[in-house]
Amino acid sequence: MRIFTFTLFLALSLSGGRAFGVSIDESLDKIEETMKASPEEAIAELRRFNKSDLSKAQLVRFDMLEGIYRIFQADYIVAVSSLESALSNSSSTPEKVQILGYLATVSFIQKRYSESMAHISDMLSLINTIEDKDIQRSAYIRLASLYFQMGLFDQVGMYASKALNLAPEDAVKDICYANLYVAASLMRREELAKALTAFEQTQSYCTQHSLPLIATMATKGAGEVYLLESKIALAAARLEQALAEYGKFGFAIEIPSTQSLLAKAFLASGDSAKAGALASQVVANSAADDRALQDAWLVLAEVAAERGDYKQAFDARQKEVEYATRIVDETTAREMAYQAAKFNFEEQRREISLLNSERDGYLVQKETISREHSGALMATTVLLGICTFLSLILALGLSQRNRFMRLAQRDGLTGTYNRATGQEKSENALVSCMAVGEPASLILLDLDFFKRINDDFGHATGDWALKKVVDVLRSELNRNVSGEHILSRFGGEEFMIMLPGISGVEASEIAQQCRRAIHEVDTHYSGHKFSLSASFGVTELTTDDLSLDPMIVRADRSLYMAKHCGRNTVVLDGKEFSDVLMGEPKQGPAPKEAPQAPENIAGNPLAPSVADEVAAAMPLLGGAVSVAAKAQKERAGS
Ligand SMILES: Nc1nc2c(ncn2[C@@H]2O[C@H](COP(=O)(O)OP(=O)(O)OP(=O)(O)O)[C@@H](O)[C@H]2O)c(=O)[nH]1
Repeated sequence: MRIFTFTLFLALSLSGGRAFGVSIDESLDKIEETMKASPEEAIAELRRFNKSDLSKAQLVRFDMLEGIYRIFQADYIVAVSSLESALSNSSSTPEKVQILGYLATVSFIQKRYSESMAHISDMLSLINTIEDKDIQRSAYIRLASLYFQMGLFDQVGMYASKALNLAPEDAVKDICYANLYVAASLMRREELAKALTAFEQTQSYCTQHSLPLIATMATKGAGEVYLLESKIALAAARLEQALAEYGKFGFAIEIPSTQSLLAKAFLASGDSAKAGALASQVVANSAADDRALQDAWLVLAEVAAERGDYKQAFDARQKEVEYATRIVDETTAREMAYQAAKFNFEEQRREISLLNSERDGYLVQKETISREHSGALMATTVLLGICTFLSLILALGLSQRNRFMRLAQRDGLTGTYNRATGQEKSENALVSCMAVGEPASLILLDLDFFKRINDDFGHATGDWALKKVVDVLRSELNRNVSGEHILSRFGGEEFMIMLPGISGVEASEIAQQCRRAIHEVDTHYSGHKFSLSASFGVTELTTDDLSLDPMIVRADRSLYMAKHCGRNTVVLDGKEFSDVLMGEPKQGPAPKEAPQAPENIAGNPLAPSVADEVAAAMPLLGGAVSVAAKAQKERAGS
């Protein structure tokens, strides 16, 4: 039980050959197999290779096999150099774990426990990075084996259990090894009842699965437990059985330790002869380890004392103390190495946790900054959103306001300015003209006999006519007026046009164009055929005018005159425009379908009653005409 771990370790390490399907790799696989049974044969095969023919990976395997062979040869210096070369060239984690295991074993054999622990620590850190569960399991078993050598039994149990947890049902060999280590660790921790059960179960399981050597180790373990429990007969039976099995296998390495235990059992049972004989075999065996030798010398001292050979008893006792001291020293050294490694490990862990906490702190800080950034970003986004929203609302409000303003300023039916707006805008324009001494004219026009259109064809037709008239007016104004013009609906079927910068005559010409265009409207698009015409009263700005009102009064009077001149007429400041200035014959009579204007109204000259009215207004109108004429003359001259 004391040495078997080393043997087991090598057996384990050499198990699981790799098949690469390439001839050199296949040969290396074969050499690995041969190394288990015949190291000399294996190394002879290995040396046939020319190292320069090998790939880097094959060189690693070559060095590993060389290292293993050197371990068998106890040539540890060469073994270490070959293994270290393999380790530095290997790029495979499982392979590195395997190499570190060999190095740990060599260091252990050389009693360089700190070095051994350092290799074990490296192994440990690599094992966790292996993803393949099978390889990880094998690595745990190797680790359990190494810890067993180091006498660190808690770790043995822990890693063996880890291996068992990873073992599928068919991993029989690994299960056997792992169970054996679990049982051995229980025994070393003096949990004897559990240890015995574990050894018995391992023995039975391994026998059942045709692994007799491991089953024999379990038998030996059970014998040792019985010995510790002072169940001498049972102990002797198991140990004798194990010894016989080892002999059968030629498993020499385990024989001295089994013999020493059996010798103790015989001694306890009173069979000093057998005990002495076995103990003598042990002390003569160079392969015996310290513990086997200590036990053997103890037995020999007891046997010698029983015989009364006190000199030999004393010498044997001295030997026993020597090995016991050596074991204690080694145990202490291993324990110290372990504690040092553990301290280093703890230090590393502390450093790692420090680094981790620093990293966590950094991450928290980073997260805080990123949160701040995203917070700022969110705030900016929200702010921008609010601004956009407010802008939209504002734009919407402005457009609504403009729309409402437009609606408030406009006539709903025709879209022209309404009376108030028309007057206001005209007033403003007039003030500007007065300020710079420019002329300005005002036209009032009223559709003729509009009531009859409504009455005869309905209000919809009347509306159509109103809209059509506005279209015509707009088109004529755009065509004939280059500057500003202000068209507004003055009343029901009455419209006002302010023409800044335009003289009365020019305005009357424009009015004539409008009058003609209105009269030419093809009304059948309304669904009815009727005649459309309008009467126009035009006035020009005079130097006496201080506002729009007197112009409206004058234009209205001219309009009134136009109506009484037979309608479809333009009157400029009390004079029918076509007659007075252009000599143009008056256009068209009253609408065809509309009732004809009464004779006295539609006819020309003016009917007496109307003439009276006009005459009454003449003092006012005459002034206006003279101003307009004067202005016209001035402009013509300039
Ligand atoms: N369809 C329609 N008719 C309107 C609107 N506003 C006013 N009117 C009508 O216009 C007509 C005006 O009639 P009057 O003032 O008698 O004048 P008229 O019939 O045009 O006769 P003269 O002006 O003397 O040529 C009335 O019948 C009003 O009802 C409107 O928006 N739509």
